[in-house]
Amino acid sequence: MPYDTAQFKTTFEETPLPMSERIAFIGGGNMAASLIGGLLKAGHSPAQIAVAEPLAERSAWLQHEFPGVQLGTQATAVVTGARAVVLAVKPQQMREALANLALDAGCVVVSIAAGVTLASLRRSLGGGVHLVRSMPNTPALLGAGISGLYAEPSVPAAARALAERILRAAGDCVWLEQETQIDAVTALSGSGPAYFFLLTEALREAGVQLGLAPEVAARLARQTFVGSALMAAGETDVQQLRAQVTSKGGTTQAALEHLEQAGLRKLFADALRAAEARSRELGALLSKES
Ligand SMILES: NC(=O)C1=CN([C@@H]2O[C@H](COP(=O)(O)OP(=O)(O)OC[C@H]3O[C@@H](n4cnc5c(N)ncnc54)[C@H](O)[C@@H]3O)[C@@H](O)[C@H]2O)C=CC1
Ligand SMILES: O=C(O)[C@@H]1CCC=N1
Repeated sequence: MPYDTAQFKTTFEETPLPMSERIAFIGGGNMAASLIGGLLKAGHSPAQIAVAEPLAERSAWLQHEFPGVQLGTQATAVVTGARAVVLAVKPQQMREALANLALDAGCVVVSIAAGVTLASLRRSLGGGVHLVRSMPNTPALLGAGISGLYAEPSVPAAARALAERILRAAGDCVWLEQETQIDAVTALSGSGPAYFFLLTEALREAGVQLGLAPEVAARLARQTFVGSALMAAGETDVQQLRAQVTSKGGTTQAALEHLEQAGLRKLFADALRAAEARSRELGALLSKES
């Protein structure tokens, strides 16, 4: 690859993990693997990480990717002695994943599940544990993610710090003042990578319609996305970056005027509203079932 993916990383203060914390993941899917990969890169000992993953094929993959990490098929088998438990199952799988789960008092529970509220987690897990809700995103895989976090005011600073260290291994972190803001974070940055990928697909297709060969259009669209992302990761505000491309009376202005007139901003506002509403629905679904 002609560019270094490390350049994608947002700059953030490094907070090295203490090596002694035992962390259990419930669910070993895509997001869990991103976080585990980040923790191991940050120097966390694999022996101090455990994962509950019921799918045999996925479990074998995890074993291959992360040698030394403890694997089990059920949550109850991996949480013993865990200082932190990361809930990384789909919202619809959460109820079953938490059934009969007894956690050590003072354990920090970090849920990354879309929509699942702290109230419903409290109902399943009872008192005695510290609950943190978080929403990361898939660039976590490259250490270039961003997560929103929310903890109830009663959660002590040490518990917040541990939750943040886990998420920081995958990128930047933002603390939120209200739990409902997690639904907005889900709509913006949680689902956000898909919007940029869709945009890249659309550019690729439009390029083909203008007569470019599909592989040429794909290369142009992808590298334009990558190059623009690298520029956006710098100091200059994106609005200014946009202005720098847009010559007065030029081609970019012609395209942007079309996008603005077609209501692109409203389209995104409506799309994010739909994602936020779906996040709340997923939470309500679980609350009703529990
Ligand atoms: N994919 C994304 O872009 C993002 C997803 N999330 C959230 O992260 C969570 C996980 O998402 P993904 O990793 O994409 O899903 P995934 O489907 O890749 O991973 C979920 C894993 O949990 C396992 N599982 C199912 N039932 C289980 C149980 N009872 N005990 C233990 N493990 C169980 C599944 O076999 C699967 O491997 C979801 O709640 C999602 O809302 C958060 C941010 C971004
Ligand atoms: O689509 C979803 O529900 C999950 C949450 C954010 C990204 N993916």
